Amino acid sequence: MSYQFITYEKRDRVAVVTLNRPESMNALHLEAHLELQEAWEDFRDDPDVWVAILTGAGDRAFCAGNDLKVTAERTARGGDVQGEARPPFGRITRDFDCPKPIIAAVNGVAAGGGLELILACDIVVASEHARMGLPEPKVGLFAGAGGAHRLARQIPFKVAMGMLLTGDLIDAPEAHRIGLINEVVPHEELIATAQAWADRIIRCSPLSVQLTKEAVFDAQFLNIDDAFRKDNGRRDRLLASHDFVEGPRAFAEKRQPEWTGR
Ligand SMILES: CCCCCCCCCCCCC/C=C/C(=O)SCCNC(=O)CCNC(=O)[C@H](O)C(C)(C)COP(=O)(O)OP(=O)(O)OC[C@H]1O[C@@H](n2cnc3c(N)ncnc32)[C@H](O)[C@@H]1OP(=O)(O)O
Repeated sequence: MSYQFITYEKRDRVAVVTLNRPESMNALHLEAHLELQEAWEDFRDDPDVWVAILTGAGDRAFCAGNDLKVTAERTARGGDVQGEARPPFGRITRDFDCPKPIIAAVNGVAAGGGLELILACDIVVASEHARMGLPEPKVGLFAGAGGAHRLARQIPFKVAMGMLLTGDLIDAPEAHRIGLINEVVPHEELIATAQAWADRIIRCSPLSVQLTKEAVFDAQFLNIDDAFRKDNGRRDRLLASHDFVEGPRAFAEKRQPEWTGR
């Protein structure tokens, strides 16, 4: 599949998705978002790819969120912005809830939908000059693509409310201090660091990794009985898998496991 507003490369079990509108701070208009959704469905459904890295083209921006200039143009022309907005808002929140791990490599400013993409990722590495925030209130919107319901689950409540109600951005060291990101690195080391995280994850059983992510999400969003009930099903699936036989056998034979993900 060829894309115009993103790039999508797969190498050695890792998919690298790059938002590719650097001239617009990698802002997302509807077309870019739909390409991103298409790449995400391919990543989710490809059994040969186990981890994704999401980043932005250029050195200035990871993603500046919704493309406000396109929205203004379309609104001025009487375009159906409401209709256009509905699916992407939901998409950003839901599409990234796929069982495979996603690493965000934050190469610059992440604002609005840009930070909402990061909040939907599992591990975040940021360049030392990255900044991030949810400036929606400053442009007459609210963080409806995951920001309002994810941020306060990932950082202290009062710190989250301070960001959500002011729309202020924070820098990478502050984001790391409050636990919003895993690592801050020199800009030139960003992709290599994200790749190192991916390499560590693909040394594990992909089935175990995916079921772990599902279990964590269920524990966050389901009541405890339903979460435990689903864990029992996951445990049965693992115990019946090839990987459950291969893992202990490789350990006993002092060799690297050969995972199949089944
Ligand atoms: C909501 C309606 C949806 C409509 C249709 C469907 C869309 C599908 C996408 C799915 C979206 C999911 C929901 C997400 C919603 C949001 O993200 S709302 C919030 C939108 N983003 C913002 O409010 C951020 C606005 N930008 C800024 O605050 C700052 O620019 C910055 C990002 C903090 C960077 O500041 P700075 O480094 O000082 O650079 P600037 O000089 O401000 O900007 C450089 C140039 O880039 C342009 N630009 C920046 N942000 C955007 C943007 N979001 N859209 C378009 N263009 C942007 C800016 O205008 C500058 O351009 P030039 O003046 O031509 O140099």
